[in-house]
Amino acid sequence: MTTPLDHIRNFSIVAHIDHGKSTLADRLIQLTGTLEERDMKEQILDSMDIERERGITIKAQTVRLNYRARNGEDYVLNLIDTPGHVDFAYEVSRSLAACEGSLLVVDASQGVEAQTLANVYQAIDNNHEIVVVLNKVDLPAAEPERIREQVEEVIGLDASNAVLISAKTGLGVPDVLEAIVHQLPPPREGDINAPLKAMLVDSWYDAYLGVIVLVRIIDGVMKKGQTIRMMGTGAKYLVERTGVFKPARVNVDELGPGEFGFFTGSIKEVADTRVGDTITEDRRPTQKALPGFKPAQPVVFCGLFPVDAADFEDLRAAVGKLRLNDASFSYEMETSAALGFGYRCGFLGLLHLEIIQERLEREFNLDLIATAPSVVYRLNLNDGSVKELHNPADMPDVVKIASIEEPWIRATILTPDDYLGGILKLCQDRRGIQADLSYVGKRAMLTYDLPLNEVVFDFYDRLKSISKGYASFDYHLTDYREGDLVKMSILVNEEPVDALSMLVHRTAAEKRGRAMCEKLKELIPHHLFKIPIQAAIGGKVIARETISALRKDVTAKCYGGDVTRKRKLLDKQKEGKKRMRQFGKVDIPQEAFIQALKMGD
Ligand SMILES: Nc1nc2c(ncn2[C@@H]2O[C@H](COP(=O)(O)OP(=O)(O)OP(=O)(O)O)[C@@H](O)[C@H]2O)c(=O)[nH]1
Repeated sequence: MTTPLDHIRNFSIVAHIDHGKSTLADRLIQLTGTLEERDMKEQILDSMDIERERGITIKAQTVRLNYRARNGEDYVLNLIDTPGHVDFAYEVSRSLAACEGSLLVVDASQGVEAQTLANVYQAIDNNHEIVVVLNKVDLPAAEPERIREQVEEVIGLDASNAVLISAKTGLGVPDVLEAIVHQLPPPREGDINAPLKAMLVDSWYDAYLGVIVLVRIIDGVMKKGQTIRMMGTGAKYLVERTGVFKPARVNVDELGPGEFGFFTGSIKEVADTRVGDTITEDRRPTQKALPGFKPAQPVVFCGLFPVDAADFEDLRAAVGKLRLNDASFSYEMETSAALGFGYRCGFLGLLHLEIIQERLEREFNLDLIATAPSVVYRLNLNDGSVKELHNPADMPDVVKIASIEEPWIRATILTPDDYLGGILKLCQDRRGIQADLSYVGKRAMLTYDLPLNEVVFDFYDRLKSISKGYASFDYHLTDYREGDLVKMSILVNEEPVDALSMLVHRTAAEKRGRAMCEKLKELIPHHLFKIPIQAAIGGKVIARETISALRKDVTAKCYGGDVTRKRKLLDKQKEGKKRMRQFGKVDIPQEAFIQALKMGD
């Protein structure tokens, strides 16, 4: 039995980070009895370990809540969770596109903040109805009336029906459920008798079921035994199972118009499923496909190599498995003089890179080295040809190069006025060109053109720290522009480490080189001999540091007899060594490769 359209509500929760989105989601799940009390653990939706530890949501999730409203009617509420970081802005927009309404959660002690704006504008762009929820009213510092006015003034939303709650204590949360039913619209269209038309919202790989595809049904029904067709790719599959998330997977006989759910079939790879694609029934196809989304483009590339060359096969299997789950991650094989066989991988941003690296290490038990992240450069060669450079190590001889172009972005930054000076300086230091400065209430809205190369490393982290987390940041790629770029090599103990080479702007080379050498000095442990660390352009050394010789004798404090203790310590030291990679005679810890690039200005 499918649910009638007017008894379905599909919504997401949008909020500034830490305003209580996950806590509210947990309460809604609990209140609707979707989970037994004993199965509740905090922040159910942040299911991956890394998400839990980092407290961020990466992959969009969905939960079906069954709710009997005060009017006695039974409703199906689908909560579509959205990720919160700028690297995943793309996932936010596609999750929002699949539902009709949003809960805007604002911390009643903090008020509207930058990401509140960025996220709510995305919801408004998707024609969402919005319920304003003022959270944390239990806090002594909460000022719900003032914040209600602020929401009206700054965002321009009617907040007269705002729901005042404490997601922590549960106060007011039942009113949120009523507001969802009465203030958010049901799905706008949906004809159960029409040919199947469904939107592919997301897909991931499950060890037991293979690829699981999350769909939003527009028209018709989807059920076991149907042959469906992906209209974008033309691929056909037999539906083997349909179901919903509560949040655990539960099979259902069929999915009807307006509903969210999943299906599984004989789909081998996530790459076979294109997010935004229209799914229809092969036997009776719909005439018109949905508008669809443009695929997410990797913007940052880096090499991933096993610390132990013998683990390459394991890495090959692991990247293949991860890709099953994350189509925005791309890879191809690479060989490096220093690091042997590995993969050149493409990511949506630096956080995405770190997450993939961490998952490979944790879930697949691999020790990896990540090389310097790089954007895609365009080289105009003297022979008239154009070469795309994903890896600074592949840079041809400079005499062959006529010019180098790099990708530029247009960035929009919203910040309270207090931090404007610091942010202008940051943008200026990163070779930014100011395009506009205007005001949204008391907030400055800055538009800057910046080279992507200057943004991928740590721009977002810096922006957050300068603005104490208040600034929001969004960007899109605009064009390629010529730049005075040079390849900087890093030499450790007189030997170039190709994995640390990078392209930098000539004017920034010396500063970067110095910072890299200083950072590497901190990160590389002392050895029995002196180790020079140098940064060079062409043959010219532009910065140098030296690590003095020393041996840390860990057994020195075990006087005499206790052999077991001594062995334990030596084993521990060996364990520490495992995560190092030998370059010539020098051990370089794997964090050095990524940490060296994150430098304060
Ligand atoms: N006092 C109080 N604290 C709350 C309330 N709701 C959430 N919190 C706390 O605020 C912090 C952030 O809550 P989360 O639910 O993790 O916030 P979030 O918006 O999901 O954060 P991200 O997932 O990181 O974007 C946690 O420490 C919560 O315990 C509330 O109503 N009152």
